[in-house]
Parts: sequence; structure tokens; C-alpha cells
Amino acid sequence: MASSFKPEQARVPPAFQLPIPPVSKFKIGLCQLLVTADKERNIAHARQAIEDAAKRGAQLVVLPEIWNSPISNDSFPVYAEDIDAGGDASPSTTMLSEVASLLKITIVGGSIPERCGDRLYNTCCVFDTDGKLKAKHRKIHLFDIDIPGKISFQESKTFTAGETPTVVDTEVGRIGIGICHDIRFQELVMLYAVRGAHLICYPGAFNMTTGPLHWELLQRARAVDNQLYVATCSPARDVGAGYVAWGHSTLVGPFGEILATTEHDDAIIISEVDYSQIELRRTSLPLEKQRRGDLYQLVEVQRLNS
Ligand SMILES: NC(=O)CCC(=O)C(=O)O
Repeated sequence: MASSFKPEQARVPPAFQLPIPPVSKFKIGLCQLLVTADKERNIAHARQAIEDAAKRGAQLVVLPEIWNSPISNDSFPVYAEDIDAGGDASPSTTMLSEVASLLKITIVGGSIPERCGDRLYNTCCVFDTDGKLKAKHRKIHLFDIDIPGKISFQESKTFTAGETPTVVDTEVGRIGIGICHDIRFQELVMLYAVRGAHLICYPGAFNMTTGPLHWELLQRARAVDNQLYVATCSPARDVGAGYVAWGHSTLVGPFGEILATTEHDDAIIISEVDYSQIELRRTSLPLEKQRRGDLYQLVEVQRLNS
């Protein structure tokens, strides 16, 4: 059960310190995948894309939001997997674990519908180079929207919201995880920044109404405000699908610059991440020192009952 906010549970996080990452420069692969109703095919297609990205030098591969299932409230329960049980109960994450250890790469495994007891979550799994599950992020902000004549979608009809922000140390640096709609909530990435994240990965599937106006804007805003890298990965667009994704998976640098992007087709983006750019930007434009903590503060709520 979510606790309600009480001032005595609030904590001001200390000013952020960037940890030294295990690698300073590496290649990232963003696999913008065409997703179908055929789950086996989706898993095989994702595997092939991960292998291709690794062949092209990617040490970190990111997949889209909901890559094993159509995006629909009817599909989520049907395609959901018991991630904690693993093995046959979760063929999607079993594949990710296998391929991560085989290729010795880190995988931010997009998201899949997760079944846990009688609840469903929209969940992103992060696998280390040895295939171990390092982190599981359950989408915190569910996507409920109603713009008459344009788009209506109520993710909360099916999914339960996650309760925990996720920052994970990997062989390619400290990564904060958000899923799609999570990108709209700047406090989450501010929290990740104070926890020393180098890179925020957002598997996401923006739509044809908000995508054109907000998708790139939000990524660049999160990156430039926090002076870190932001990577997004969308499903490819299928105009025949019930939910049509905007596509445009992108890598943004710590100055808000777009380093790599694509249109809406099935594609693999390979680009370079260079963490020395974070220090450079933070030195030449020292926002953290200029921040007026005497006037405003980010507070972190302590979840006493979770
Ligand atoms: N899958 C999502 O969370 C979509 C979010 C989105 O399109 C938005 O506008 O927010």
C-alpha cells in the first residue's frame, strides 16, 4: 500500500557526486523493433537485433517498451510473464539473460507485461554481462490519457504502478531507469541525478498525438536539466496496430544535443556515449553549484511501509 506523504518522512538528498564509471566511452545500441501479435517471433526478432547491435560494437543494448506484446489492455494479461519464476515462465527475460551472458553485454531489456501474483506490471529488466538480473523497474507513472478525437488509453485498467525508483550500477556506468510516461516527471530524473546516474534509459512508446510535440522535447529537457545522457527506445511504427507508436528512438547528450536518432521504421541505432562530456558540461556550466538550495529543495520521501 502506498503511504501518504508526511513531512517527517522527507529527506533532502545530498548534492550529487558523479561516480567514476567503469568505462568512459562505449557504444550503445537502441533496437527499435517492429512488434507483432506473435510472441515467439517477437522474442526471436529481439534476439536477432541484440546480436546485430553487439556485432556492431554495442556494449549496452536497449529495447523498446512492451516489445513482446501488442500495446493493448486485452493483450497485457495474455502476454504477461512471471519474471521472478524465470525459465519457461518467462521466455522473454530468459532470452535476454542468455544473450547478455553469451555476448558479454549489458541489456536494458525494454519492458514486458509482468505477472506477480494477481497483479500485472509494466516492467523493465536490466541484465549484466554475466546474464544476471541486476534490476527490475516497474513503471511508476501509468499512462492514462483522454484527448477526445485523438487518443484515449488507460494503462491503469490493467497495470499496477511500481513503487520504486531504479538506479543500477552496470559495467557501462550508473543507469537510471524510467518507462515511457515516467519521462514526464522531472523529479524522478532529478533524484537519479543526485544518486549519480550517468545515463537514463527510457524504453518508451509515445503515440501519434503527443509524440510529435513532446517526445524529443522531454528527452532533451531531462538531459540538459540534469547534464547527463538520455537514451530512449520505442517500438517501430505499425499503422495497422491498435496503438500506433511514434518511433524516433534517440540518444541525447548532457548538453541537450541529439547524438543519434531515427524515423519510425524497424532500425538499430549505434552511437557513442562519452561520459567525459558530463564532467565537461558540468564544469563549464556548473548548475549544481548555482542551484539555490536556500530557496527550494528536492525532497525524497522515505517509504516507511514498503
Ligand atoms: N506508453 C506510454 O507511457 C506513452 C506515454 C505517452 O505517449 C505520453 O504522451 O506521455
